[in-house]
Amino acid sequence: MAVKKPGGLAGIEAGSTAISTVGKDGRGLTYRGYSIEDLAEHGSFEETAYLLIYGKLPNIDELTNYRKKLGEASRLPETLKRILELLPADAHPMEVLQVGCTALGTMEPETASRTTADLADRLIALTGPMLLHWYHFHRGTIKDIAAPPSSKPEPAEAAPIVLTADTDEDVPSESQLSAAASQPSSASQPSVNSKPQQSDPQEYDYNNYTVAGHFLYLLHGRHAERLAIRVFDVSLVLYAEHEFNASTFASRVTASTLSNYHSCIATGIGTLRGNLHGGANEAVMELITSFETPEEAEEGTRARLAAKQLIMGFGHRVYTVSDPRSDIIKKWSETLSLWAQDSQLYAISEAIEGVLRQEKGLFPNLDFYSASAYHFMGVPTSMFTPIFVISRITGWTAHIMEQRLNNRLIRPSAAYIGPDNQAWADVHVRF
Ligand SMILES: CC(=O)SCCNC(=O)CCNC(=O)[C@H](O)C(C)(C)COP(=O)(O)OP(=O)(O)OC[C@H]1O[C@@H](n2cnc3c(N)ncnc32)[C@H](O)[C@@H]1OP(=O)(O)O
Ligand SMILES: O=C([O-])CC(=O)C(=O)O
Repeated sequence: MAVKKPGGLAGIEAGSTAISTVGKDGRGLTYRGYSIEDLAEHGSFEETAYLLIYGKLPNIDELTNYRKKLGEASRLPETLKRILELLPADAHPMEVLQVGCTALGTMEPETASRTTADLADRLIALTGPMLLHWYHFHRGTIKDIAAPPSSKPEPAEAAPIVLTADTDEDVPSESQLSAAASQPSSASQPSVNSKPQQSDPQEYDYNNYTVAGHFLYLLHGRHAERLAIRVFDVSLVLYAEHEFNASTFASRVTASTLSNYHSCIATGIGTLRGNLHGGANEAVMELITSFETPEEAEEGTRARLAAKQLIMGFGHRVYTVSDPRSDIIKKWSETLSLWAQDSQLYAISEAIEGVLRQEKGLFPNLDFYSASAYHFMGVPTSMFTPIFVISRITGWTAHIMEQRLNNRLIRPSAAYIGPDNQAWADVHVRF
């Protein structure tokens, strides 16, 4: 087992929270007392978001109304579209989200009549549309996908498993998956960074709105397969909240100065972007696609470790035994790899995991298998960390609210290690 170094506030209790527990017994995770396993298996992202923001699981009426509220909130204001269109095509997607979030704050600021929960719901619903509007605008693909089509759309091309965006059906069985895996591939199969088709979009069915289904619909210009929606939804549940991680802590620091809601979230986005935190899921994708075979991956990983390089998607500040979210997303990544008829990527990922366990006693964190899962759904790599944002807005919001309820400015002390007793020198005589 790797030894933890001092510094970085490691092991310091920097406050208290009633929102989640991380790493009890080295491995567990709960949101408001509910295990991550239950939430990911039985719940949905909307239920998780409601739990975090409103403090309880919604009943059926509350959930229906909540989905309706999010669906209605998911239409981009025209001014925001114009602002996003002005951003460069090669801007970093996380900066696009920071700008979008801050711009929204100027148009719909926090007021007494707009609660923090309202602002959060609006942002959860709009983050995907903001990103995808900017993305499609610059690629010249699917001009304004959220607008109703002018004529009746053609039915979508058949997928290996034809699934609808209905929310009540079960995901495909293992036998369906094996059958699908033996079929020849079709044009609608997931392929990373494939150019979205220039097509007359289907009208989105807002009666069945889910954050996951809406994102994939806006990305691909058609309703996604049920399996993809399910796994995307699970990933949002897993990414939603994680106690005093760096981006949440940064948001709480901003909240503690009595700053406004959108500034707290923009702080979180900026902090999440780095490769040691949320940015790791994109770095993982670069790593696993740099290898052609599992054998090459094993050899290459050993070489990187020998060169003292970090392997992205491994290790964790708090978990010491395992990251429970990784076990969940790993299973889904394996299922998706069958569905996408992947012959190498999942095996390459497992080969890397084997080396890290053997050589360093390190386990994968949530970011490692999330990368291949998103890839199999046809999500471009540059959107992996922005998707993390959509989900983590819920956790950030819960913490901003908690901080505000019992606020004291967060301002620690530092041990001074610089020089003392410096003699003043005039500007003209300084070296
Ligand atoms: C959703 C999330 O944000 S999860 C985190 C995503 N980030 C990553 O996956 C980036 C890769 N991982 C890391 O850099 C680290 O494990 C972190 C940042 C997650 C945690 O950092 P820390 O708690 O400071 O771990 P720390 O640096 O003390 O690690 C202890 C030892 O394990 C090694 N180690 C930790 N993670 C890794 C890794 N991913 N690859 C190789 N070695 C590693 C360290 O180099 C260190 O060894 P050393 O003492 O010989 O220098
Ligand atoms: O807790 C952390 O340090 C990082 C993490 O896993 C998360 O934010 O989900």
